[in-house]
Amino acid sequence: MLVNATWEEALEFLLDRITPLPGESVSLLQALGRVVARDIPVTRDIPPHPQAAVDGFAVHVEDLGRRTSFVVKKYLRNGDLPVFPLKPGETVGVVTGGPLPGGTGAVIRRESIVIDGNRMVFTGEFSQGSNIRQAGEDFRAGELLVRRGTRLDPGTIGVLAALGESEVPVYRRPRVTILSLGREIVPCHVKPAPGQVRDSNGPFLASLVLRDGGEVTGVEVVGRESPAGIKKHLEKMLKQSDLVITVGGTASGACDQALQILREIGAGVLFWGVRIKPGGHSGAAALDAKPVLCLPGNPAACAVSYQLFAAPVLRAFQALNPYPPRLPALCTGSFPKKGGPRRFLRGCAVCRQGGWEVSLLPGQKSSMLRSLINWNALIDLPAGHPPLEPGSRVPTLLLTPLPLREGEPNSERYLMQP
Ligand SMILES: Nc1nc2c(c(=O)[nH]1)N[C@H]1C(S)=C(S)[C@@H](COP(=O)(O)OP(=O)(O)OC[C@H]3O[C@@H](n4cnc5c(N)ncnc54)[C@H](O)[C@@H]3O)O[C@H]1N2
Ligand code: MOO
Repeated sequence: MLVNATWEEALEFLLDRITPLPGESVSLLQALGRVVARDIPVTRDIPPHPQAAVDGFAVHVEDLGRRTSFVVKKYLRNGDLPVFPLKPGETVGVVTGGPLPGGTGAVIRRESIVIDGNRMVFTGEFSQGSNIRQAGEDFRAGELLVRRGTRLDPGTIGVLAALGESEVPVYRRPRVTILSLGREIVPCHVKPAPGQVRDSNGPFLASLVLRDGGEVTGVEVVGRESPAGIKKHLEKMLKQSDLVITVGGTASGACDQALQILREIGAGVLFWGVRIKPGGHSGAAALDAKPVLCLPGNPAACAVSYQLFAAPVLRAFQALNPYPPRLPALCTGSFPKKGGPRRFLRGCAVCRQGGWEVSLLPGQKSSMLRSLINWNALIDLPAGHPPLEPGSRVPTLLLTPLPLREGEPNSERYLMQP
């Protein structure tokens, strides 16, 4: 067991035990944001055959630049197939996206011609291939459409639909249970008696789990149960989950029982205590190869610890790059405290013309909820840091998923955004 490790040491130790979850097949309508479980090739050309790019008239390749008057053989409508190939001197009325008769060299747009009885007259110029969409000009059969480990975006879902893939193989969502251990905690719908506190961490963490691609198996408050009852509950929830997160009871007070419970259920403790603030009272264990993460009860400490440990585990379960993107940002706020352990401040990062800027959110005490609103970045200050002045460049972790292909290098892409 690692004691008082660095964040990196503790996280590595934890991630070494996480492997991607099994794959499953989901319908395209359920696929947004899911992570593809195998490479998917393009299975056919898009478009599958040459098509008209405009409503107009198909003319024979040998007539290009040679003829101005054509016999109209047929008017095709949407969904019609051309039955006969074109002959020189003939034309067929075609529609945008419709297939072209064999022998077509160009399509002349409807607005550029005159109809005279059964003849189409055109006096302008046209060249080979004009107003024709070539087969495979959008996608070619055999090329790689989407690589394993990519989060599905709407565009890729559209292409899969065009290819007739109504289902897509994705990694199963990680199932996560959140258990609050504090004796004073009551579920948020319960009116707290004096001395009791509503469970805000449970719903907050559940929302983060959903945003990170997980499925919430339970949000429960178990602190009033006996130690044997909590133990039983934890064992049951571990069976139904891929990850159990406990909240509270991580420090050294009379009721701080997280570590004791882990030992009682026979879990192997991986680390306990990390040299960071807030979130220093974080721990992790494994039971039957399933991880249990113990987060401190103070809301901001709990939130930071989630981002530093739980979010990477959820990404690793889905075969994504577990590490949050890290980039230098210009800090617009100040923080007077200095020294002490490595500190993670809650911030809001935006990309401006000159690069990334991060503002400090109000309410930086670990007991406060305020800094969790509009929170999308962690400023990473090294141990023993001086007071933070406005205009300093600070290493910053980005927390919200951005539309990039996972597994690509972390920072450069972000810096290049407009
Ligand atoms: N003697 C010491 N006391 C404390 C230390 C220490 O090192 N020595 N560390 C402080 C720090 S830092 C933190 S963080 C907390 C860690 O606390 P625990 O994980 O043991 O959590 P609790 O004591 O159960 O609760 C702390 C705080 O958080 C509130 N809480 C807990 N669960 C929830 C919840 N689900 N929703 C909302 N709020 C919750 C709880 O009411 C307390 O106010 O320890 C410090 N003390
Ligand atoms: O170290 Mo506590 O875990 O800062 O807020």
